[in-house]
Amino acid sequence: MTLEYMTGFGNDFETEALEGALPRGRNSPQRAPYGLYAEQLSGSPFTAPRSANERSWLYRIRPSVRHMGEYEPVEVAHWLSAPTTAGGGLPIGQRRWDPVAIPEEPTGFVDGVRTISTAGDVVGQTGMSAHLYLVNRSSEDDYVINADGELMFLPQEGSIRLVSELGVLEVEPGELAVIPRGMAFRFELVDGPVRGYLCENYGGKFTLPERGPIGANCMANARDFKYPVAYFEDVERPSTIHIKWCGRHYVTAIGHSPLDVVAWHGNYAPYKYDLRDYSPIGAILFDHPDPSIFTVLTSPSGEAGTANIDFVIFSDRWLVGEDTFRPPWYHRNIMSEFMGLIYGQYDAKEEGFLPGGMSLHNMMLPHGPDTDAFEKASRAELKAQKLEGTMAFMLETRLPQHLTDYAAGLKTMQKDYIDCWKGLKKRFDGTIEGDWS
Ligand SMILES: O=C(O)Cc1cc(O)ccc1O
Ligand SMILES: [Fe+2]
Repeated sequence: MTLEYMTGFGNDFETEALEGALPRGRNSPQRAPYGLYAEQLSGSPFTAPRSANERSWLYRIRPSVRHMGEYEPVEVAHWLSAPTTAGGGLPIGQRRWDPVAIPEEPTGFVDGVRTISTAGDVVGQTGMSAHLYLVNRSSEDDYVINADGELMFLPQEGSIRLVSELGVLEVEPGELAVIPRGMAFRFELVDGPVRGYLCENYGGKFTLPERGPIGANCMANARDFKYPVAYFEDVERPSTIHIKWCGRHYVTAIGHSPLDVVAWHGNYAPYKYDLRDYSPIGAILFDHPDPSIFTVLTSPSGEAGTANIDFVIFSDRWLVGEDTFRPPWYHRNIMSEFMGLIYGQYDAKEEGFLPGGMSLHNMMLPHGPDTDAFEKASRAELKAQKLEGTMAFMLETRLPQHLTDYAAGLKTMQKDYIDCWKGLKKRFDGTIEGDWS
């Protein structure tokens, strides 16, 4: 499918799938064109400051009160919400997993979501959860609305198509897509089974980070974010809408597709971004900066500089530091770090952290390069070196992340993960050079 997109992060867009469907000069004419219903979707309180105010006006075949019947509660085995503190009874610890296989049995989107960790409280609208999605069939007449937060999709294997109320996004490994809180969508496979990471953000909406002294350019540039044009279906078939609301799942049955928005305008909309468009900033003489220099999007918590979530990537870049240990330093962090690898190798862990795998370095638990990475980087000739063909990411939250029973019980959890640091031996021998034998 060749899709058309509009560009610019957070812009105020207007788009119509039929000429003249968008009312001019007003939001609510007495009768909207084509007999459409006008409806506002508010992603922020009406009174939010202008910089944070988000809403869109939708012109649709039926108002969304016609896209629902009674809501029936349903059980969903693996899509959980914060707080999940049982964690399979596992004690605290640094954790890493190999990739989880995509199931053989037919698995659609909702059943394919596997919650790995949760942070904060879904009802209090703080924190996040980190999920995998493992899906082998497209949804046909089944739609999803997540009232609990926006959803950031990070395909790792296979491309997906998100057909939403406001239009269609196709997303491949190396790209991200965000579906706003409360927006209906259908999840489709483009070509075969898919695996990906999914961040559910209960808190402040993802936005571009401040750049401070970096100035107006580099990092994620607003013009590279892509928004869909209006797309609608006039389809009358038995359909279901699955809604997740305050951590509970419900289903409602309707007789038509809810994707019936013929025209829309506003700034509350889904978007996608190619992570390879990110222009990394780094140290060009010495030292390893904090990874916040690689922040693509941030979910603010209300406290300055203290993110509900920072979404950070480690993508292709040059390392040029002189007299510098170039990989990440050993550290402990008040923020909790969930990491995934979309492709390639991560420089702090060249072995053992696989594409499709994940790791969790929780609040104040020490971590850093494994023994091999430390040995190599401590002895490497420091010529300019390009890290190529790599895309790791981190979801860093101010709140501790709790594992689910599912994550704790995964066969792919590496029981010996902490042994990756076992070989880091004592080099202190009282001499200023230390023992590098
Ligand atoms: O722990 C990690 O691998 C992520 C990370 C990378 C880095 O360059 C600096 C700090 C940090 O937490
Ligand atoms: Fe870290």
